[in-house]
Amino acid sequence: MVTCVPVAPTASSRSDRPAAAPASPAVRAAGVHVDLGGRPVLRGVDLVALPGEMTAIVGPNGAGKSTLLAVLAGLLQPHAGRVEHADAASIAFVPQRTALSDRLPITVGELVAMGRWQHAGFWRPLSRADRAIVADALDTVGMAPLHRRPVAELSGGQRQRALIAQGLAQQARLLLLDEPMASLDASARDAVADAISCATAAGTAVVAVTHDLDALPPAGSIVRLAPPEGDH
Ligand SMILES: Nc1ncnc2c1ncn2[C@@H]1O[C@H](COP(=O)(O)OP(=O)(O)OP(=O)(O)O)[C@@H](O)[C@H]1O
Repeated sequence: MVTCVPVAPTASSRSDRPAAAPASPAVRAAGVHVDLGGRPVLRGVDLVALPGEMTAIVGPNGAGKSTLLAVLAGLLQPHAGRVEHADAASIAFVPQRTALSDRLPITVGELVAMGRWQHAGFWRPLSRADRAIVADALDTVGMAPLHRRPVAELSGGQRQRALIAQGLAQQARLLLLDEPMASLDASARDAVADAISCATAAGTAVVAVTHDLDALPPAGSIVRLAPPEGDH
């Protein structure tokens, strides 16, 4: 049984729109260039992520997928090109699980609750509504039974699911996922695929980096990045 997290503050306003009104992109990137370590990584990349759709970013190792996600998150400024957000304050960025420190002295529930900080205020007690959103997010990825477990004691797949739950709990208009299916077993993959479907159904624009398009719900659009120079 899938519990859909009620994501996206845009959901109700979307239904009020005239049917013909085109959805404006949650993020639009045009002609993005990024150099790292003196080498060109992204060369003229375009991407449009619409509310209610999943956009997939694919390409071989080193093609610049995570770099593009960091640009869309506003964590990295492109050297050329434009990135425009509908709401730069409503972006949830879910990195790969390896970004989670082993020394973080918090539980899974606390990690996911951090996803509500922007709404509740740093270190303030969460409201009942915020706690319900956190519980829903934990439930959606099947991590509710582990909510008291220290993050440092999680397996790789459990870490990935906890980070995804934190991203869902933010209820952002734009949800950025870096290889969300990495390290997940079949049932966890199904749960995460359902969570992505729930998010898009609620009007969220999801952008996911992946090596495995088949494991994800159908993408509304696919951005294919070329192999890095010298790897052709
Ligand atoms: N901080 C950095 N300094 C220099 N080069 C970097 C830096 N970060 C990434 N790169 C290089 O940029 C290129 C793109 O890296 P990126 O992590 O975006 O690729 P990716 O497509 O996500 O790869 P993978 O599929 O292996 O995760 C790689 O060649 C990488 O070595």
